[in-house]
Amino acid sequence: MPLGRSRIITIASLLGILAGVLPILAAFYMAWAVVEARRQTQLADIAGYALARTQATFGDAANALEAARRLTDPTCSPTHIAALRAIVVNTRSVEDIGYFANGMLQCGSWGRPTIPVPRSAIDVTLSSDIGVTASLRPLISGGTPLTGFHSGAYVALTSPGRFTDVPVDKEVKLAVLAGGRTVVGARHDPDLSLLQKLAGGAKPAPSERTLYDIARDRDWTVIAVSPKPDVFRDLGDDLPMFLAVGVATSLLMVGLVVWLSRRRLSLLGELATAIRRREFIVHYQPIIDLQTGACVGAEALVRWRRPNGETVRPDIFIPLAEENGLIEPITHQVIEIVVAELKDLLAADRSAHIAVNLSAQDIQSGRFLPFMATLLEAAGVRPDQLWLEATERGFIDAKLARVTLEKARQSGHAVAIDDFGTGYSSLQYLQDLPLDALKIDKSFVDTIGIDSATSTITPHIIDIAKSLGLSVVAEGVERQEQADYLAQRGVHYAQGWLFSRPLPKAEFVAFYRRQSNGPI
Ligand SMILES: Nc1nc2c(ncn2[C@@H]2O[C@H](COP(=O)(O)O[C@H]3[C@@H](O)[C@H](n4cnc5c(=O)[nH]c(N)nc54)O[C@@H]3COP(=O)(O)O)[C@@H](O)[C@H]2O)c(=O)[nH]1
Repeated sequence: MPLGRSRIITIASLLGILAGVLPILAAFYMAWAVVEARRQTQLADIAGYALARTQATFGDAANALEAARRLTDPTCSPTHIAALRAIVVNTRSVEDIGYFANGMLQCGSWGRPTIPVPRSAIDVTLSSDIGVTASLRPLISGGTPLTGFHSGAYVALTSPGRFTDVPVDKEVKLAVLAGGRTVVGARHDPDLSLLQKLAGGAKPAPSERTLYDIARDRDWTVIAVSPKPDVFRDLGDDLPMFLAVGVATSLLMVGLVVWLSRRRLSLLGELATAIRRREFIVHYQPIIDLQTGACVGAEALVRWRRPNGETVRPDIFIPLAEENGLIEPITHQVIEIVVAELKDLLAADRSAHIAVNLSAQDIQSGRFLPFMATLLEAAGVRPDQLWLEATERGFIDAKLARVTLEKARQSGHAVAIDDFGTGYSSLQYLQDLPLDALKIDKSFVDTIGIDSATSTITPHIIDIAKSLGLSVVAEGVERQEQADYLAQRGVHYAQGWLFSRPLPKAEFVAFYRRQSNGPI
C-alpha cells in the first residue's frame, strides 16, 4: 500500500473515532447542562418564594407588635392579657406575645408565668429596629424552638417553619438568615457554615459540586442550595432525546468522514493514474514589462484535465500530490509540456522566458535539473529562458536548497522566490540564498491604493529587492492604479488579470505575438 494511502486511512480512522465519540459526549454534556440550568431556575424560584414567605411572616409579627404597643390597658391586667390573646388569635403567623419588664416576662397572651422567665438576648436588630432572637424554647411551645421578635416591652413568637414553608424537593436545602448572618429557619438540614459563607459572597469550591441561589432584601437573606446534577443519576428524562440527536450526528459525521476519505483515496488513486496517463495541461499567464507594456514571457500554471473533460484546479491536486510524494513526476511533465509547446516561440525570441513552479520536494531532490537540461538541449531552448519559481516551503532545508539553486543558476536559469512576504522567514532567505528575482505576493499588491496596515509594506519589499539587485515581479495585478503605482516605484514586471488570465498555449502565443517587442 503506498505511503499516502496508509496515511489517509490512519487520519480517517482517527477522525472517524472522534466523529463517533464527540457528538455522544456532547449529548451527555448538553443534557447535563439543561438539567443544571433547570435546577438553577428552580433554586431561584424557591429562594424567591421563601423570601416572600419570610417578609409576610415578619410583616405579621411587626403588625402584632405594633398593635400590642398601642394597647392602653393597665399592663398584665385581665383586659390587657385578653387583648394580647385577641391579637395572637387574629395574627396567623404569631404563636404568642409576651410583655416584659425589668428583663423578666410579666405576662403573655395565655396569662401570667408560673415560673420566672428572663428575656432572651437579641441576636440581630433589623432595619425597622425590631430585634430578633433566632431560637427560643419558651414554655408554651413545649420546648419546640420559636423565633422571637422584640419591639419595646413586647416579644412576639413565630414558628421558624413559617419562613421556609414552600414546596421543596428533598435534595434542596434552604435557609433564611436575618441581617445576613443569623439563621432563623432552615429546611432539610443544610450545612449552615456553607450557607453563611455563600451569604457573605463566597463561591462554593468546585469540589463541593453545589448549585445555589440567593434572594435578599435589606433584612433577610434566603439561600437555596442543591447538589449539581449527576450525569449518570439525574439525566433520566432528558438524556434519551439528546442521546438520539448525538447518535444521529455521530452517524452522520462518521458517514461524512468515510465519504471524504474514500473521495480523497479515490482522488489520490486517480491522481496517480493521471500521472501515468499524462492528463495534465499547462496554461500560461503573460508577464508584462511595466515600463514598456510588452509581454516578456509567462508563468506556466498546471491544470488536470480529467478524461470526462472536467478541469481540476492546481490548488486542489498540488497539495495532495505534495503530501503523497507525487509532485516530482508532475513537475517533470509540466517542464516537458512547456518545452514541447513553446520551444518554437522560445527559439524564435531569445528574450522570452517561461517561469515554472517548483515544489519543496523538487528543490530538495534537485532531480528535475538533469531532466530539464536534457530536454532544453534537445529542443534548442536556452536555460536562461526557463525561470524557476519556488516558495519558502522549498527552502526549509536551506543546505539542500542552496545546492539545487546554485546548480540551477550555474546552468543559466534565473531563480525567483514566489509569494514573497507570506512566510515567516522571507527576509532570511533573501539574505542566505542565491536568488535572481522576487515575486511580490498578490496579498500585498491588493493593498495598493487602500489604506491598510499592510499597504505600507509593499514599498519596503520593492526597496529591499532593488537594494539586493533582484528583479521584481508583482503578482495578481487587477487594477490600472496598481500597475501605475508599481511602474512608478520601478517594479520591472507584473502579471495579473489586468493584463490577461492564464491562457492555453495557442491563445498565449497569439497574445505574445501581439504584445511583445521581440522578432515574432
Ligand atoms: N508546484 C506547482 N504549483 C503550481 C503549478 N501550477 C500552479 N501551481 C500553484 O497552484 C496554485 C493555484 O494556481 P492557479 O489556480 O493557476 O492560480 C494562479 C493564477 O491563476 C492566479 N492569478 C494570477 N493573476 C491573478 C489575479 O489577477 N487575480 C487573482 N485572483 N488570481 C490571479 O494566481 C495563481 C498564481 O499563483 P503563484 O504561483 O503564486 O504566482 C498557485 O499557488 C500556483 O503556484 C505547477 O506547475 N507546479
